[in-house]
Amino acid sequence: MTGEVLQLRGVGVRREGADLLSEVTWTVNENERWVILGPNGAGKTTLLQVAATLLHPTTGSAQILGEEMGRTDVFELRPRIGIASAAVAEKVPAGETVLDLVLTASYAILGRWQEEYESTDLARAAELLDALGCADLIKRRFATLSEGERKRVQIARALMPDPELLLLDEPAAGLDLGGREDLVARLARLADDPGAPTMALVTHHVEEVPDGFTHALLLRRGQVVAQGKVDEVFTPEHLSTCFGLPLAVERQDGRWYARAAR
Ligand SMILES: Nc1ncnc2c1ncn2[C@@H]1O[C@H](COP(=O)(O)OP(=O)(O)OP(=O)(O)O)[C@@H](O)[C@H]1O
Repeated sequence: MTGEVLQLRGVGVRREGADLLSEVTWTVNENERWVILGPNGAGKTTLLQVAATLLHPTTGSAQILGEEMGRTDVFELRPRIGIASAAVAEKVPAGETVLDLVLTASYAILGRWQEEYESTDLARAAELLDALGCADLIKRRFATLSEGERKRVQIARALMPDPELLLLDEPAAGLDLGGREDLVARLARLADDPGAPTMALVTHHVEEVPDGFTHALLLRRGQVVAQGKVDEVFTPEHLSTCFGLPLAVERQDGRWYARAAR
């Protein structure tokens, strides 16, 4: 399939006199799995927020799931997009249970109110939590979970509406080594699933890129350094420019590793 899920043309985001993104042109086609990589402050989260329709570009145009931003009702579009990010997690109401946090994704809302859910919704939420190794957390309050548990529950929530586009903002941040490896393996299995949505994942580390991710976009200071197929983008030249220091890069058993060049 070659349908365009996301098409940004010359996108810029300006806040308080600063260019968070400049001239970003990026096309994501159906079934592609993208990783967005860059140093702190590069604009990765800003780019993901634009893709999630949570932030409107200051300049340029954004077409998301075939709809032109500024000419469409984003509230209709949002349930078609799954997002897991710290910005969303911060807004979870204190008493919200894991089950309700996952269920409410069907309406792209945070905080269960008086919405009706069918038994099929409950079954799907339980199934997703189980698939992410969180079955035993279903009745817990989200606020009481560990960082690793939160990350996995957020991915279950992001998958709940059976989204056409799945956006994951630093899913492995704050996880210990075992937690990171477990998550990277789960994401590799998801990437390998032909029924899984088109994906974009933000990270600082090439080591966190799951096997099966097909494309990469490197950002530095709000600008695209390189984009395209992972093998062509993850070169020492591109990664060194992106992170601002000479880097050596290698690939082993489907995983990438980078370190300062000696
Ligand atoms: N409202 C704002 N006004 C001014 N600058 C902002 C605003 N919001 C974000 N920024 C700046 O924009 C830059 C990009 O932020 P963003 O969160 O997108 O980067 P990031 O690549 O996700 O960073 P990190 O890896 O540290 O999470 C940062 O330098 C940040 O300080």
